[in-house]
Amino acid sequence: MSTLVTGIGELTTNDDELGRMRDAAVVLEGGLVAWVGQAAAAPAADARVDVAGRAVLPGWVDSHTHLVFAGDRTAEFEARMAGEPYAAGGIGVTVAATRAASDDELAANLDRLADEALRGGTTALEVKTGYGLTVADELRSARIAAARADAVTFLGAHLVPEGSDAQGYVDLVAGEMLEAVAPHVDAVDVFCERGAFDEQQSRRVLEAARARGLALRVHGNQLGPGPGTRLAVELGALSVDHVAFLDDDEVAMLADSWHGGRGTVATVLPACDLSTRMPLAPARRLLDAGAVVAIASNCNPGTSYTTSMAYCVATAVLQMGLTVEEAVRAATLGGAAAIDRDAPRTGRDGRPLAPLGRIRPGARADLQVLDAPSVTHLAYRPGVPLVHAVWRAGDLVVAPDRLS
Ligand SMILES: N=CN[C@@H](CCC(=O)O)C(=O)O
Ligand SMILES: [Zn+2]
Repeated sequence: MSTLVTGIGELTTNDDELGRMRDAAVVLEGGLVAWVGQAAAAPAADARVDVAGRAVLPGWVDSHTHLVFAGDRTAEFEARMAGEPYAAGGIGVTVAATRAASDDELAANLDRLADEALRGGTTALEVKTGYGLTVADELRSARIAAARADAVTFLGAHLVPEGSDAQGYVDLVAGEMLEAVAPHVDAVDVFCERGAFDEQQSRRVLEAARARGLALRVHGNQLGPGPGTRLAVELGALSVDHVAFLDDDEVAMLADSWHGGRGTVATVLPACDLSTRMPLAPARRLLDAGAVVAIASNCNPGTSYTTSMAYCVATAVLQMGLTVEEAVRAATLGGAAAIDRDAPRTGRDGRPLAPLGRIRPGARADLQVLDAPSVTHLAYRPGVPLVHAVWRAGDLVVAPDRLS
């Protein structure tokens, strides 16, 4: 069954040759993009959908979320808005609520948020563990995440849980806990920050993960200057996320990491920067230096309780100095690079995975249609829900009645 999506006023492909197109059409077949070109030259298909001049772009690839949790932290947010600083210790509140929840409750909460994200145009999600912090709770978090996420990350090194000593806990994370979760995850992350894990502890966990063949990520330079970015680049991590406090050497290091092959993506989290009243990450400086940047929601109940990638994109344009084109690319293809899905891959189960973040033949058919003539409206009309329709892997998953 093939579907021709036609009448596209503006098509953002993220493909170097196709670029941004006017009066375009796309054919979807077998869950993939089968054809892209001018509407006038479109081939016949089994079904036809006319989007009446609207803008079409790849679905958002949200490469940083913490969706396996229970409870919320409204009181902490209110205190922060009244002037209290954010501190890593707040994670413990969510750990207690998560441990007390059933598997069904955790899965239902994740589904609720993933559905909300999908309605907002997010067609691919990375989900981290990190609110369990025992072998059993991290394992069930990884299993629950794997049922829904496109990429699963083990974040046992999120906080030293109450009652544990730091060195003993790092031994557990790098040993028995990693062993238990490894079959269910794609990557391992550490929160390398004052109040969480220091450089030597972070290195220990990341090296153990690398020895098991898992990809690496780092939460780094979120609350102040620190070793996270340097460590991520040195160990060849897929991404270093937050990066609010970077000096010029660290910016250059991230850019240089892409010379001669795959480097480390700098993932900026604008909603988190605003919610924690931290400086906005220097996305403009990173792009100017030649770094690869991703924009992600960091959806979690502590520092960034939003699934809205459109909000993150608008903030990146309005407050971080990115063009709309740069921000859209960072929230689609940048996210795909951050989860190593910007090219064809093999999944944990050995099956082939189509690339994400582009609209070109062979890519997964993940498209969002905006109720707007161009992507510029994402920043020009911030806060307005502009998603009109969404296809994920070729399935029309968000469809207004008027779409025929
Ligand atoms: N920084 C560490 N982890 C999360 C926050 C988790 C929390 O406060 O619950 C983050 O990415 O912001
Ligand atoms: Zn995070």
